Amino acid sequence: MTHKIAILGASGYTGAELIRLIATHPSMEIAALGANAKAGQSMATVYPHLRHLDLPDLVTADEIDFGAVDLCFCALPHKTSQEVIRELPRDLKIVDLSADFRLRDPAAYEKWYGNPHAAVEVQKEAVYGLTEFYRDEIRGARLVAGTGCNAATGQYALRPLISAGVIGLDDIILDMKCAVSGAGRAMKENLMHAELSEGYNAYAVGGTHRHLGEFDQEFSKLAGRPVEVQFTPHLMPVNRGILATTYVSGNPQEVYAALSETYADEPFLHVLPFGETPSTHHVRGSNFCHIGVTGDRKAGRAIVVVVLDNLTKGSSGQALQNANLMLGEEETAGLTLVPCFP
Ligand SMILES: NC(=O)C1=CN([C@@H]2O[C@H](COP(=O)(O)OP(=O)(O)OC[C@H]3O[C@@H](n4cnc5c(N)ncnc54)[C@H](OP(=O)(O)O)[C@@H]3O)[C@@H](O)[C@H]2O)C=CC1
Ligand SMILES: CC(=O)N[C@@H](CCC(=O)OP(=O)(O)O)C(=O)O
Repeated sequence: MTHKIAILGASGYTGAELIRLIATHPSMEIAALGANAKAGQSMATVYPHLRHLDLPDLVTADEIDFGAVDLCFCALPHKTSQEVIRELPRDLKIVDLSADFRLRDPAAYEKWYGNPHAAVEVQKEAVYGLTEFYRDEIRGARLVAGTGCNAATGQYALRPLISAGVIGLDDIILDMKCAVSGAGRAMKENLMHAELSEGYNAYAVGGTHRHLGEFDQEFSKLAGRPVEVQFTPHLMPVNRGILATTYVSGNPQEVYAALSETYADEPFLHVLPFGETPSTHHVRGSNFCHIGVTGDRKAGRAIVVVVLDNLTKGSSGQALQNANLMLGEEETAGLTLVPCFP
């Protein structure tokens, strides 16, 4: 059976990445591509690297017949996404890539995003989209909320350690380096080549990044008590990739055992031999996530380094993995691309 797919926000980076992945999917066909300012244009005009694919032109959402669609990916800016999804048919399967449906508590959403949620009833249906930890709920979900790309990276390092009780919960440090494509395609001054290249800066310093809402929600739920990690993201002058260096108190061998046991059967999560550290080069353009564990010269401290591609495992690859589950397909379909190296 071939599933008809719509992508809203197809002219953005994650939208284009979804098209790249779906192009090799054995049972998905792109029925409609939505955009805003670029509606009316062809995908070949907006993204010449997709020129060889036979794709519909970009249209506005109100031109799409959602009755003829089996699943819709929403790759829209947060806030816009909730306003759009609110108006879509209530029986349409949706994978949302934005931040709008990740936080279960409307007050937490307002705290981190600065505005009241405009679709609280729809939010109640949403399942958090970190595939490896919510598989069963995702299979039966109508609406799945894709995670933040930084939020996914940090959780792959820490969830097994919190669950296994092998680390201290009050001194976790998450130091994250994020590629510029994480900010999307819209032009911003600090993302211009002259201001970005050859430089490196921290942002959202002092515990202000909105992905802390996701960390708080998920880690506190796992631990059964409030957990607040220290998290600082840094903007890397590279196109794709996230690297998180996580500092925890605990026995490094126990940390290693918890991670390697939890992920032993996961198709996309690979724990490296103890002491090896991963590189963003080794996962680029793929749905893989590599995890390295080492001890520190300070006794009782461990370091966990995680890499993934923000546009693949951090957003569109995760979204496709979840869509496969929702549609009853093989979870890995369309996702077995080998990383692009060097
Ligand atoms: N980039 C990343 O690594 C990650 C992104 N995300 C999230 O995924 C979502 C998409 O991100 P990304 O692809 O990077 O963003 P982009 O800025 O690259 O793309 C945004 C898309 O949304 C469309 N759009 C903007 N405003 C409207 C509107 N008012 N109505 C309809 N469509 C609109 C744009 O259309 P047009 O160009 O035609 O105006 C474009 O297609 C965001 O919520 C982002 O936070 C999540 C994880 C990682
Ligand atoms: C480099 C950069 O700006 N990265 C983005 C993360 C992208 C992401 O995951 O965004 P959403 O949570 O909005 O979906 C950031 O840190 O805000």
